[in-house]
Amino acid sequence: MTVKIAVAGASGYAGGELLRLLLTHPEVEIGALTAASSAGTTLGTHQPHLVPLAGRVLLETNAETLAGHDVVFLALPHGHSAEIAAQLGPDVLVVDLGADHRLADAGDWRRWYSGEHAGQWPYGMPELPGAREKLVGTKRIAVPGCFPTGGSLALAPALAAGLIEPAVTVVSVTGTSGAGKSLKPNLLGSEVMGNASAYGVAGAHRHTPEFVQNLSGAAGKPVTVSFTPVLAPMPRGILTTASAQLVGDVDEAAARAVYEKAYHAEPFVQVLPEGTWPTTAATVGSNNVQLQLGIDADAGRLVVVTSIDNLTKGTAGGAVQSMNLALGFPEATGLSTVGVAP
Ligand SMILES: NC(=O)C1=CN([C@@H]2O[C@H](COP(=O)(O)OP(=O)(O)OC[C@H]3O[C@@H](n4cnc5c(N)ncnc54)[C@H](OP(=O)(O)O)[C@@H]3O)[C@@H](O)[C@H]2O)C=CC1
Ligand SMILES: CC(=O)N[C@@H](CCC(=O)OP(=O)(O)O)C(=O)O
Repeated sequence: MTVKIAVAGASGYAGGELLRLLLTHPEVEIGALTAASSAGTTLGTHQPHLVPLAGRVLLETNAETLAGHDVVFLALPHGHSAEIAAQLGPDVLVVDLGADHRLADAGDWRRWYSGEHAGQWPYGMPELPGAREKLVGTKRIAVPGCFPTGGSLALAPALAAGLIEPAVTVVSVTGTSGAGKSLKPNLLGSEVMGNASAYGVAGAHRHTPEFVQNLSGAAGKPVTVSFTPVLAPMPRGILTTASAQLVGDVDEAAARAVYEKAYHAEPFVQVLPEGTWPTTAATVGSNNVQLQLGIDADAGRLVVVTSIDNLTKGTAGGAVQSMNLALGFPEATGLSTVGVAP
């Protein structure tokens, strides 16, 4: 069965990565490509690496241009998905790469974003406990934020197994493409090159409630999360270091057994061999999450490091993986575990 798909936000980073993956997906026919200020220009102007689609003209983003497709991906800025999704009809699979439908709590939405809460959709992180079942057959998918992808998968197994206290610290070093294409003062070349800078510090980043939702769900009780992102001079990748106080005596073998049990059947999560630590370079271009853990015995803490490509597993790859589940395709269709190195 071939499905016809449309991508709204095709001129952006997330839309471009989505199209890179969909071009090799055997069950997909690529239909309408839409944008905002870029409408009327060709895709090749914005995404010169997507050669087979270079001559396609970008349409305006509205219900008419997105009509007549089996699947519509919305890679739009926050707050723009709900109105369009409501006009697409219940039989269309709508995959939202923005934040609009990630959070369950309307108060959290109002606090961290703004405007009306559009309601929660099944969450596109199949590796979280209970998430995969909700994606099978669904017509609406909320794709996770990039930081909550690497950070939640780092700690969910330990919380679910009761290995650590429900108070965790997460620090993520990120590449610049996470911020999208639009120009921002902290993303000017001379600010980014040769520099690393923390932002959204001390509980100020809007991914905090998404972390709390995911990890509290895994733990079965409230979890507090202190999250700090750090911008680094690289285009892609997120390296996350997550840690928490151990509950009682836990040795490394016991902790490793918990993670291996949680992830041994997951196609895109690799618990690395002992002594090998994740790097961003090793996951660029793949849909992988590479993970390593250690016990800091003196501090009594579990430390977990993960690496993802923010644009692949952190956005577009996660979206395709969830689409596959929703439509009944093998979960890994169109996705690669092979990265690009060096
Ligand atoms: N970059 C990343 O690593 C991640 C991104 N995401 C999410 O994906 C979504 C897209 O992000 P990203 O690709 O990085 O952003 P970009 O800024 O790179 O692209 C934004 C896209 O949306 C279009 N657009 C802008 N405003 C409107 C509007 N009012 N109506 C319709 N289309 C509009 C733009 O079109 P035009 O070119 O014409 O302006 C462009 O195609 C966001 O919600 C983001 O949070 C999620 C996880 C990770
Ligand atoms: C470097 C950088 O700015 N990163 C972005 C990550 C956003 C993202 O990827 O996720 P959303 O879909 O939730 O926006 C940020 O910190 O806001």
